[in-house]
Amino acid sequence: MAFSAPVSPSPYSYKCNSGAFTRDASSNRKAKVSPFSFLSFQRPPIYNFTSHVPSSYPSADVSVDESLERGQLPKGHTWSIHKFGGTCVGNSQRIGNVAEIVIKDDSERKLVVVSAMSKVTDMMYDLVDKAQSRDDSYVSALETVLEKHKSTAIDLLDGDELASFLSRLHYDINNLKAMLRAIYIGHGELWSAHMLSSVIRKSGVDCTWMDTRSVLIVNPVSSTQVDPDYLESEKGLEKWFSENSSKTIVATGFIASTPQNIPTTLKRDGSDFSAAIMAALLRARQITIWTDVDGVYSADPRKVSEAVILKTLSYQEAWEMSYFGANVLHPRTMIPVMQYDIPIVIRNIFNLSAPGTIICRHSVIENEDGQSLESPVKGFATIDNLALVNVEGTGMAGVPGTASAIFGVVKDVRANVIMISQASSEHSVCFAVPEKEVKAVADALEARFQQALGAGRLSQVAIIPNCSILAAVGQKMASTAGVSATLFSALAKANINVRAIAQGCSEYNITVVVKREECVKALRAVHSRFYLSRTTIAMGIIGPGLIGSTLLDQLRDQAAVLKEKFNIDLRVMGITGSRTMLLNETSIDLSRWKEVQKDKGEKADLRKFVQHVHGNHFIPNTVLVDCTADSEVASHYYDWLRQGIHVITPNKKANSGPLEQYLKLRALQRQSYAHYFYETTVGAGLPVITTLQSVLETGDKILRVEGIFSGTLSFIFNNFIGARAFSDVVREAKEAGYTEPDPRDDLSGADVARKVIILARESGLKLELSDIPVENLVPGPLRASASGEEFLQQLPQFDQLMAEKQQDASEAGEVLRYVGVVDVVNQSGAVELRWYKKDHPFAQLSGSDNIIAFTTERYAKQPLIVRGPGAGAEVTAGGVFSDILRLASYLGAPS
Ligand SMILES: NC(=O)C1=CN([C@@H]2O[C@H](COP(=O)(O)OP(=O)(O)OC[C@H]3O[C@@H](n4cnc5c(N)ncnc54)[C@H](O)[C@@H]3O)[C@@H](O)[C@H]2O)C=CC1
Ligand SMILES: N[C@@H](CC=O)C(=O)O
Ligand code: NA
Repeated sequence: MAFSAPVSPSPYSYKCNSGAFTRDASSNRKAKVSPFSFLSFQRPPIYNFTSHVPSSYPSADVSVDESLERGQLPKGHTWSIHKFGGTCVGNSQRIGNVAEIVIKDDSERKLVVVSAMSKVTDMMYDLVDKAQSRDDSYVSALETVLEKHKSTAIDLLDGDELASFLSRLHYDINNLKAMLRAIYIGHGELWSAHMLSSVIRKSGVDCTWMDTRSVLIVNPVSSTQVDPDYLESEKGLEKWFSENSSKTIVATGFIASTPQNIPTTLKRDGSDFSAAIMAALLRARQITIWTDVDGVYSADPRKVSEAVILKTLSYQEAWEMSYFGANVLHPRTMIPVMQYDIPIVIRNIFNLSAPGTIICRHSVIENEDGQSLESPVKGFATIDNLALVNVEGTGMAGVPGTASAIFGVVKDVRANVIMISQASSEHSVCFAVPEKEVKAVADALEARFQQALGAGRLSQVAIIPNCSILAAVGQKMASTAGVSATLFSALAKANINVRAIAQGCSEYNITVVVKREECVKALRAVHSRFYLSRTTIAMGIIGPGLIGSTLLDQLRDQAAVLKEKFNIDLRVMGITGSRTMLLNETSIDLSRWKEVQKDKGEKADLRKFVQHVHGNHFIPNTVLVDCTADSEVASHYYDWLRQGIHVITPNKKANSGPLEQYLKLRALQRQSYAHYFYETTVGAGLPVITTLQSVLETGDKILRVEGIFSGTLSFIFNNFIGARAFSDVVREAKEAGYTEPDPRDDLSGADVARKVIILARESGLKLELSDIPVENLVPGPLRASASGEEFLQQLPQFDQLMAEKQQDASEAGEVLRYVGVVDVVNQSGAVELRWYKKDHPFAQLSGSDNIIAFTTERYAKQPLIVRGPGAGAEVTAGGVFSDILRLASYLGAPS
């Protein structure tokens, strides 16, 4: 399988430190398909930059050849360093990919740090464990290690390269058998470095592998840490370069030697550290850490599904994030490269189209106008399983040494203080420690301050268990006003109680302590506050019938454009019919909601549905879109608006229902900041309601509204001509999607009467539906038919009756039209079948056209006319969609 993974051109420019820092345009070149790779890819983007290099390191200005001539290290910007972890070299295909990446990096000099193939280090540890515990299965386990490398090599190599590698492998394995206790150090790295260099060499590139035990010198400082000896390592490198001239080098990660020449490892994060030390020693221009994620996330994506990949991080931000457990480089790894301002790029070897995260000294992403495109808060991280200790008492104020005494005790019990907070009143000192250490801390504090507690100078040493820390990290927080206000208001909105707060004056982070069980909720709340657009709207669609499902299709097709162009982020969190509903925590995939509903749909429950759509505290706005024709659903609008939920609907039931309820609903709408839009209840997508409202709002007075308000009846009378049977035309209207769910609602005039009432009330009349006289076109005997379908089946019996009415009008040179009238002057309304001359505008319609004439004080001589298709799935759903966008623009979306 081959696919190409283009590196998408970035609309941003990167700035690193004082110099311009832009993506090399050549990185967008198309790559050739490799014979041994399942991927075709481009070489990794190389970031050109001008960085601040301390003047005491002149080597960056010395040309490589010059320095070689002088027998020095070939340092400088010609070097590009790569590091590939165990998963990157996990099998022959992947080693092939890695080789391709190295080959395609057109830097003059390249140094590649590799880890052992994935699982090999664990296998080696396991061998040692087995051997130590006298379990002789280590012999077969060693065979597995041998086989893994052998088969990989056979896949990748041939001829002399293969023979040479296998001979080395067998030699090593034989040695290992004899000295199993010592072997775990680094053989995996030696083998993968050897193999990869051979693979690269196979393509004609001069490549040598480096056993870093002969180069990197480190001093052990603890069982988990070593300090590189840069001077000695530089000498080691110089010696190595005096013996090797290759410009492409594959170096073993993780392993090094002590000054006494004893092989050792770089402990945790070893290979990253190897790459960083090499980058510093060589003053490389960039280091790429290849891994299996797209970069550094703004929050743990397992907890926050909205988490995004950060484009840039400063070294300090990366430090802070990693302190709080984010999957970034270990701070120790960054120290060597920070010294020389070498950018670190974190990239996904399995997704070459992702540009990754760049970590450098001071990074900002700006648009063309120089405005920052990033949130002042870059990321959020949490630490669980903590307890707060609060030492409190009036006797602490102004007594020097109290804090020192407290933390002296904490140190004595070797507890790890994660954060400290002390109010300036000095009445209390509060700090967080790991839950498992808190008992020892509390006991020791009580013992130490027994006297002060007894004398009442200290009132208590209190423990608050089950806490978590939530930290917001970002360099720009310091210079941006209102960041903490925003953070705390997001927490307040999500009803999270903050137990303690700490903010270092560097302001790289703001730390809050919350209850452990609320931590994920808190994390999501703050993340969405900083990362979601203000016009992110959680939507619940009720009634996915003809209009509802057409709306869902339109949303599916348009959502990306809206997000991209207008920053409007519409998320359908739930869809409910009358029997089943589908809910999703983030948003439903609208390209397959029907299948998913079949599989994962649950029993419909409107209360639960609304709670789900509105109940997540992370999306700032909620709208319920009622696409049913159900009065029961409409009866909930009042409650929804009261909860701050916006309501949009084509359902006429609320606005044409009992007057009292209608007035209550509209009064609430005016008082609240929740919006209620219903443009499609009259004339579908035609701007009927908004036209009437703007006429009134601008001070005009409505005198009369008259028109053809039924798409169905318009269609029927436009097409009920010649010898056509009335019942056939009615069925056609139903099939075209013009009718109500039960077509008798159209033929009875009920639908038109509802529209007349809606417009009458909108014009200020206080009328009930029963005040409107209606001419019912449903033949008497069919009014009691059990269903709309049964009615349609029986309708042909009455074709003759309708044909006669039609003929009467036709003989008089006129046509039949079903019209509605709102007479504002006389405070009345009517719905009736009328005859019109063939040249009357009402006789000129076609299809499902509606025509609505507004006579007002300003439009007194000639009415204002709105005309066009007034029913049908696309136009109606489009009208509902347009109400949704109106809502977004009321909420602040750009226009
Ligand atoms: N068809 C058109 O041209 C226009 C329709 N409308 C209005 O749009 C609304 C929908 O019409 P259609 O899509 O044509 O009808 P439809 O019958 O195709 O769809 C209605 C859907 O609502 C569901 N439903 C009914 N009661 C429900 C409940 N309590 N909870 C959840 N779901 C429920 C039904 O199962 C059905 O899927 C109606 O109010 C209609 O008056 C408005 C303007 C034009
Ligand atoms: N059934 C209605 C649909 C629009 O409200 C009509 O025919 O006009
Ligand atoms: Na309309």
